[in-house]
Amino acid sequence: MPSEQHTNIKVAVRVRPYNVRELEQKQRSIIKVMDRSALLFDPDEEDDEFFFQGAKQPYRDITKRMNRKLTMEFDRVFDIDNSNQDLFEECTAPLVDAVLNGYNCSVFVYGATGAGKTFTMLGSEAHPGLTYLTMQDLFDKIQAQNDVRKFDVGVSYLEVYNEHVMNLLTKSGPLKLREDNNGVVVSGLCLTPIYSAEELLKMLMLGNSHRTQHPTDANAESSRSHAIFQVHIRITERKTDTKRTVKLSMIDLAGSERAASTKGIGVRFKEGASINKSLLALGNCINKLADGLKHIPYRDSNLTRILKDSLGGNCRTLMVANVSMSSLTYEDTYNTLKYASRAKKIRTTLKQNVLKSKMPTEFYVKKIDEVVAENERLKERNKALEAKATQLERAGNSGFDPLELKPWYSKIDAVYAAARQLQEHVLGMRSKIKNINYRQTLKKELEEFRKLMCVDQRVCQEDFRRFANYMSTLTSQMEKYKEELPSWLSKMEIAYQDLESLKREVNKSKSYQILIVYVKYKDLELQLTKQNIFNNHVNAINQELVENLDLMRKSFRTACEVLNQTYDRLEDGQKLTPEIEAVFERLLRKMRFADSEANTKMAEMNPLMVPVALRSGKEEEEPTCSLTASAKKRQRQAAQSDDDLHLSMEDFDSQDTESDSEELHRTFKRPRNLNETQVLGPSSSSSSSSSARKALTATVTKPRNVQQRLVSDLISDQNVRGGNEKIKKALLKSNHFTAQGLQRTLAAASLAKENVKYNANYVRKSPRALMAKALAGTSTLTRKPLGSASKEPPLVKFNRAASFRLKK
Ligand SMILES: Nc1ncnc2c1ncn2[C@@H]1O[C@H](COP(=O)(O)OP(=O)(O)OP(=O)(O)O)[C@@H](O)[C@H]1O
Repeated sequence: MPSEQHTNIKVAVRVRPYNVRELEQKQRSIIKVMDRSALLFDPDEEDDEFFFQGAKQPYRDITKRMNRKLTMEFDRVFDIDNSNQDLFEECTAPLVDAVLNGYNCSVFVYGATGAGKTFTMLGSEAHPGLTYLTMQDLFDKIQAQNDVRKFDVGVSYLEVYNEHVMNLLTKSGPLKLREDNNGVVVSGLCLTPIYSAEELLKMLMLGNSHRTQHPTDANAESSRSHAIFQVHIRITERKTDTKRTVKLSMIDLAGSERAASTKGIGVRFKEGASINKSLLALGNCINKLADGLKHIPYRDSNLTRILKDSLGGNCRTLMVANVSMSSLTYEDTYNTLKYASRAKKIRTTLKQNVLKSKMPTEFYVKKIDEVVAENERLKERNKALEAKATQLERAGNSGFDPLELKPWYSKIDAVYAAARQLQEHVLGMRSKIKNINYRQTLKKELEEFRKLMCVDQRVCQEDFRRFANYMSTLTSQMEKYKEELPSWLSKMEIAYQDLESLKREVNKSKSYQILIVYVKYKDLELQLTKQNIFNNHVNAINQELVENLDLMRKSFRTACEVLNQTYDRLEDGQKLTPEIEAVFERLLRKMRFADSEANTKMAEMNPLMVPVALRSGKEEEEPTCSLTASAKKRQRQAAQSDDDLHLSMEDFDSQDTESDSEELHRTFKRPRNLNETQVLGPSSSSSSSSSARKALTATVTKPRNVQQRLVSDLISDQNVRGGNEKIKKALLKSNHFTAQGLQRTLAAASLAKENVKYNANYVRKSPRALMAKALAGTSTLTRKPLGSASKEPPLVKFNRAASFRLKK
């Protein structure tokens, strides 16, 4: 279905120069062309100085001059110096293209007699008019398209004179008008085929010679009829054999002058009246069309019937309003411009003429399918281009398209989230296994210490039974975790492989520069999660240690009380020998050392670290000679077992599968030790956390040594020889000593004491005072009375050194 377009009639005004008569009458100019589309009708005289033969004319016709000063706008205004060629190029050349594209076109010239209508439409040999120029262009274009299209051109040249329609080419008529589906048709009109513009020129001359002309006052060769030249073109597409017919009409109207200006009488008056009647009908039609009315009285005259298509039908129409600039035609010019202004408002409906063809329907079905497919393809392409344009617009400053990056971010997030979840689970399980293991070790230590202190066998057995139950519960818990761990490890392995392949994909992507930064950020996030789990683990171990040491401290306090009482009793019973005193002295010296060491460490260490009141002295001070070989072995084994509990990050995440750890390091390209991964935290934390861990490690591994030293310090050969069989038995029962080892230890302790005695700088202090200080956990010489029933006894200042020396 051909699409419809609505368009206004194009109106151009052409101003002709003065003719001789007007010059002789020294008429002034009533038109001033302002620019290409505007003119001023009846301007002020000052604006419109009139010169004749170089002299300004003072003439003033006050009767005709009303100084309307009307500015009027048209599609185009041609001034006196514009030629027919100018009009053709700007006004009718585009119509030729429209005709060849299947649109009907129409050009008509309107104006008073002598205004230049015939000059514009037909012209002369020297100045060919629009008809000739247009037809010449048409034939040129037909020639150019001859390969793809075939054109059959036929023309008719009619005149409407006194309401009679005559064929100017055959001088026959009058012809009748009738209307059918194609519009108004002139009955009996035969088209004359032509093949060139020159042929047409001859034909026009022939037709003009048949045209009714009579001289008038206004024009010596005044055309007294309306001349209608029509070109019918049948266009045949050579490829598809489709045909369509179009029509180009060029109408030279008779003068629209008033009877007064032509001064006609008799036949001429009747002729003039007839012209006026048809032009009046034309005027009516133009008015009603301009007002947008539905009923247009085309039938009022033959002229309007013939122009029906050009005015209100399927036609692209151009109206050229010819006017003289002379004030002699003041009223006619005014009327012409008024009509032209009205005509400008008329809208016509344009429809491409339908193709007619003998081609089979299948051909068109195929064609339509092709066109529809092409249309779809173009739509898709358009969509893609639009999307690309939006994308480029969005990319703007950053150079990366957020829409393209979004799916990447989601993918990276998902893969890292899965890896993090598995990592948390696996490391959490390892932490629990280590915690249980550590708790068991501590409980065993405590149990051994408790056994040493135990006097009532029945209570001892009951305690041991509870201890054994507890230990077996812990063992089964740990076994359960150990069983589950391998399957979780393999899952984590897969998650890390996914991470690796994701990184390869990222490297190949267009936006890898920005994505790599995001992946690195995610790596750090993963490391941070690991560090957090490790921190939690260390805290849990620390908690375990603090609880255990609290128990130890209580036990130690009780042991000290017993020793204190023993010392008192020995002293009271005059059984205090220098050897026994040496043992106490030695014990207290160690406490003193531990006290100062602990204070220093406490100052350095993290507040979370356990108090080191019970920490041993330097290794050299160990009474190694007091231990038997087997005791040393046991101690070594114990130390070995403690080492398993060392809390380094590497052990933390690599204990179970070394290869797994290697793989993780390679995958993440991360430092093997998380202490080195400090990107997100302050750089100093690395060393501090390292030292804190070392301190903690030491703290965790030393309690057994403390106990051993404590036990050995309680011993002296005097104690043993002096009949303190109960202590000796207890020590042997502790499994830390063999009988022979105990003897050696005693000998070594005795020797050490002797050495101390001969130290010139040595200031003796009461062992009880030092012990009291150790128990109170302060550096001043204050003590809580030992053996007191009260838990928090009042502090008493006590100079045990002085008292000791007095006693001695
Ligand atoms: N633009 C122009 N430049 C020069 N001469 C012109 C121009 N227009 C018209 N003329 C001359 O004016 C005279 C009258 O012109 P023309 O015959 O075209 O008028 P007309 O409007 O057709 O009159 P009628 O309606 O009586 O036929 C002619 O001699 C013509 O050569």
